Amino acid sequence: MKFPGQRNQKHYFPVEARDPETLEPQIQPKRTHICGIAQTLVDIEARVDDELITRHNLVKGNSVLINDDAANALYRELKERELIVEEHAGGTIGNTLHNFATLSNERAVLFAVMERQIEIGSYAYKYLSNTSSKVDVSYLQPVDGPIGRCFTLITPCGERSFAISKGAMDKLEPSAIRPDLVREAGALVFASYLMRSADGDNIDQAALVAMAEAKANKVPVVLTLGTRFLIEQDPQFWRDFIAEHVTVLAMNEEEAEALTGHRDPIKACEAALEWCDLVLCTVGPEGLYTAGYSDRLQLRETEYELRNGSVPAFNRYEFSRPMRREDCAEPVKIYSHIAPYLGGPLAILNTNGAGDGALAALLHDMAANRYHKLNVPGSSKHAYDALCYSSFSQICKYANRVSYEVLIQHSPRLSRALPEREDSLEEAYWER
Ligand SMILES: Nc1ncnc2c1ncn2[C@@H]1O[C@H](COP(=O)(O)OP(=O)(O)OP(=O)(O)O)[C@@H](O)[C@H]1O
Ligand SMILES: Nc1nc2c(ncn2[C@@H]2O[C@H](CO)[C@@H](O)[C@H]2O)c(=O)[nH]1
Repeated sequence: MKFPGQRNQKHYFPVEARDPETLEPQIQPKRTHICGIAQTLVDIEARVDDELITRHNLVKGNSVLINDDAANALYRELKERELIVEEHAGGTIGNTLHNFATLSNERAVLFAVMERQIEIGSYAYKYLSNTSSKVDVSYLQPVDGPIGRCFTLITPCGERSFAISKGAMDKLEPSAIRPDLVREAGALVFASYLMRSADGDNIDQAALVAMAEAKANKVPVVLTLGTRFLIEQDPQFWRDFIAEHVTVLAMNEEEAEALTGHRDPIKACEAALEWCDLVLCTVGPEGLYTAGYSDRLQLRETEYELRNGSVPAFNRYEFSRPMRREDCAEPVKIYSHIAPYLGGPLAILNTNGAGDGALAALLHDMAANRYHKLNVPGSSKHAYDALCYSSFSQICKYANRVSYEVLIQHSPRLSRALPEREDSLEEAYWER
């Protein structure tokens, strides 16, 4: 529950003297939302040894599609040996939309399938009851088969490997996409996993329809690269795909290397910026990077120490706000990095979904920009077209902080927003 809190002392008189930057409290603010295209998956999390991974023909660190027989054999063994730790709603985009909604308290429209008849206690039931009420499930497409299961197998080294029993998760049809909602969205988000759907499954076609609608209406298209193995199979396909459709790209350092050939994250971000406008690259225990463009006229110098990497003084302009390259008269590439929040948690329960958490924070910042623009169009903030509300540096801090929160819990889905006291994240840093 939110408490009434303190009230503003200061009022403006005459009314023309009022601050144009403040939101009108009397007027119902215009809302904004984001849309996502998801494969409906429940995560079945189990602690296993390497031998089990090999014996079931899985690949460590990868997300592998398995058939029904293999899924039944795996499930039976996990059950019999009592290796299952938790079962919770999952799926990269399902997690991201849930976390976005939890952080922002704004609407996230989920385009996905759902079982037509749901039994209490079933996986479909678990999925819906683990999903934030701010995730709009009104447009789910009913299907006759079960939703997908994602066996999330954690080996002693902390690595997680996925085995996907897809069920009907890829049966989304293009007709389930609501163009009116995509057109008005602050972002459209989807994962590279969609593109491995089999013949006869149309979720990839549904995504293409939604992307075309987004592009035609200048809605940012956000792609997260699911696993490096998928990208490695055909990096050129993904480079072309990103160049054609994608505004914002989220990936970890392994996916970045598979896509660009660069192991160094700054080099990989630099290469990816030839195909898209903004990059979020997470690097596990080394923190994360944001990289993108700003117009030379809008550059803001950092107040932090300059840092050298493969690009000298790479963070010089990290206080600038990300822009689309096409919106810059003179685009300048900008990079920012942050080490894990407080050095990372003392005990990591599970790294599963830490990257999804970081992306949710970035989406929150993008949606906040749209919300502010809709409600305070005259603000100096919107004298130029930016993709985000905050600077590269601030987005790094926020994304990192959200990842930390995911690391200290089992589920990849946040159970609450960040603490109110951290409205200024800076304070939390210094207070420790
Ligand atoms: N071992 C760790 N110690 C400290 N922080 C970590 C660690 N692992 C991850 N993080 C934090 O979580 C963020 C995201 O992690 P990571 O790069 O592992 O994401 P990912 O591989 O995309 O994960 P997933 O695919 O499961 O969502 C990092 O940028 C960092 O802030
Ligand atoms: N959509 C989707 N999510 C996956 C796949 N494999 C693993 N994940 C999800 O990745 C999440 C962690 O990033 C987990 O919650 C898994 O459910 C896949 O093939 N498709």
